[in-house]
Amino acid sequence: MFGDPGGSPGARERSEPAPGAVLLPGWLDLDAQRRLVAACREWARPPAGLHAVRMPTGGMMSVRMVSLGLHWYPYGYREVAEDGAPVKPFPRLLGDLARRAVAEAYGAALGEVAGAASYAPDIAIVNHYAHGAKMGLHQDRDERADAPVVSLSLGDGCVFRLGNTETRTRPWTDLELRSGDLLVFGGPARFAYHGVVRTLPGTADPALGLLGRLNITVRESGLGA
Ligand SMILES: O=C(O)CCC(=O)C(=O)O
Ligand SMILES: [Fe+2]
Repeated sequence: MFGDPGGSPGARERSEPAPGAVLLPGWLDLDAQRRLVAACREWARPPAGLHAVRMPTGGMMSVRMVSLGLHWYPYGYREVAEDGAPVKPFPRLLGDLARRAVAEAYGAALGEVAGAASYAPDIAIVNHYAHGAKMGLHQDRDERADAPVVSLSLGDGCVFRLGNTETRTRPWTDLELRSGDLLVFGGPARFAYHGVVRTLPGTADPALGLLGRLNITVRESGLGA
């Protein structure tokens, strides 16, 4: 843990912003964050590296991304990346980390959350948000499984909007996600609309050596990859 001293009035504690969604602030210590940033730099390299994404409507997403395990495109998964190269494998270490994340997030309730006890993640999407990048409200529904999504944030903070499962409109809850935070959304929150309203430039610990924000989501594809 770093940042707010534990127990102070402003300390950030575990919260459940919606049923099935669990936020564990500062879940990754600075060393673990550094290791993940270094890994993201490797994953970002070509071939099958960090790339811009064109939406079917013709516009470009403002984030750049790299997929592991299977390549995400709007709206599906395939084995070949944007440049025609095979997608990079899903690293076992990320799977172990995500299984631990789900176990710690749900604790004794693990057995009550769809796909949590048998969590078998096989894909990850790494998003890089440069200054000004954001992500509109969407559901993660290109997977064929209802197992939880594990989200890890690195670098600059952001305002993350967690909505409802029915519509793109209110009610929603705006959360601040900071470097090292873990957000797990499963069970009744698995198909909630969510997005990144804005990043908070300059809020990252300079010791991380990262410009902008990285987000890693680990998922179970259900596609038998
Ligand atoms: O950057 C984030 O915190 C969310 C990313 C996201 O929703 C996604 O990759 O589907
Ligand atoms: Fe998403």
